Amino acid sequence: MTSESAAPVPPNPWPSPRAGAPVRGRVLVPASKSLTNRHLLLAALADGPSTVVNPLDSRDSRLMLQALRALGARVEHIEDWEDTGEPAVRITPLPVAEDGPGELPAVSIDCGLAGTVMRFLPPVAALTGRMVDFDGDPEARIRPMAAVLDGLSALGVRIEDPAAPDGGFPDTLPFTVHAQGGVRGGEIAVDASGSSQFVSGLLLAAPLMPEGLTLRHTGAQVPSLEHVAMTVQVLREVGVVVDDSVAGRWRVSPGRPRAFTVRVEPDLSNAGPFLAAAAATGGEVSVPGWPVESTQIGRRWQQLLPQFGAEVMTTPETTAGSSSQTVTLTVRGARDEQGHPRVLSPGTVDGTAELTPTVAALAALAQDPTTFTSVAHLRGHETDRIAALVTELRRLGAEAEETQDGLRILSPVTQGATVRSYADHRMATFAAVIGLRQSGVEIEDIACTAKTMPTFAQLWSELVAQSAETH
Ligand SMILES: O=C(O)C1=C[C@@H](OP(=O)(O)O)[C@@H](O)[C@H](O)C1
Ligand SMILES: C=C(OP(=O)(O)O)C(=O)O
Repeated sequence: MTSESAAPVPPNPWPSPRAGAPVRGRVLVPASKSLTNRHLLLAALADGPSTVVNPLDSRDSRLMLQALRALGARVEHIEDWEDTGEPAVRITPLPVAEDGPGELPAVSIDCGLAGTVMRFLPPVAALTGRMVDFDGDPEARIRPMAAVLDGLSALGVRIEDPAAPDGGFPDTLPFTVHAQGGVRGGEIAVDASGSSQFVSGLLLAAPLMPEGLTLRHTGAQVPSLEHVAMTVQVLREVGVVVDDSVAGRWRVSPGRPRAFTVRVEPDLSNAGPFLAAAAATGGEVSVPGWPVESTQIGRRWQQLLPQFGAEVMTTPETTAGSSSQTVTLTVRGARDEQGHPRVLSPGTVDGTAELTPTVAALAALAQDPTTFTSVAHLRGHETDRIAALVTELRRLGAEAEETQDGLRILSPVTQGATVRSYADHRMATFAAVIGLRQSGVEIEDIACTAKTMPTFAQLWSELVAQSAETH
């Protein structure tokens, strides 16, 4: 394990700030994890050096960069890109077997707990022709991997379980990937009902397969289809031809991605807890730089938050001489006649994917029950989020139960507690939203938010403190 994967664990739980007044403020949300790691990966496969402006700097993106470097990409950090004041990363592509670099030395990749590293990089590793060992955090060793590994195996890639070198086929980390001459591509069928990342990972590497790739999904519904749409869009943006005209089937034509420069959007999923803070406390929170169009699942906050009683407004952002692609999004929480914050329940929310922990925090502040459906795959996230949410909600005095495809929150939180994070950033931020209203909430291992947002605790404390001062 490398130093970059060793997330520091604080000795004491973090006292989550309680909002003594409606939370008000403006939050500059760091860049999207999902977009950053896709752009970095595509830059490493492009036909020349590429620049990713305003990339996320977090544990998951560092692990991605470290892995691409290990596979032979050159990574340069630029502090102030073209006098914009924004940082950037310039990537010179890695060598792939098709280019004939010969047999390169074996390398190891630390996936940490990052789904985008463990699911997206095995196909890239196969393209390089190297022997590549993959491993990650203890929590990562139970995240499902079979669909990606089966798919690669069907394409002729050798996959080995290092613990069973004589024929054991792994379905979780650790594993070794080796495709001596690279991957020619072709047609495969995989069951991606456990994670959209199984599809995304195979599609992202597909343009470098001489025959391209046709991927057919065989199981029940692919979860968080927005993330597959994001993959298709970033591929098309760099000139890759993708046919997604048939539901559950994707065809990527061969053709190296063009070198590119891209600026990364803010992380709309990570904007969630801050926007939820307004909804939870009857306050008002704005996020500037909100993309008018986005493939991010977090764009759904605009529809989700009104279901919990909040108002969502957008204000155009003007740029000199042209119409802007971004707006400022403002969420205003509801209050009752006495001026107390009021969170409503929509009754049922469906397919909330990675937004679920934040939505659950709001649901746990509402008087009426909320049922979460079509989120069974959350059991394969950073932790089993269904079990974790129910356990922690009960610890906070709420009534909650697991269901076959999600969970049900039957009554609101009533007491403070030290909430366990399970190394899961979204469990930590779930507890922070509840802590705004419920006194005595402490969060174990707030440092796990560094997975996608190292500045979370600081931005959160500042927002709450500033609200108390101004009101
Ligand atoms: O491709 C991506 O960037 C992601 C896909 C989703 O995975 P699942 O389909 O496993 O939920 C999402 O939850 C994860 O946070 C990021
Ligand atoms: C599921 C998530 O992460 P990962 O990319 O590790 O799958 C998440 O961020 O909610």
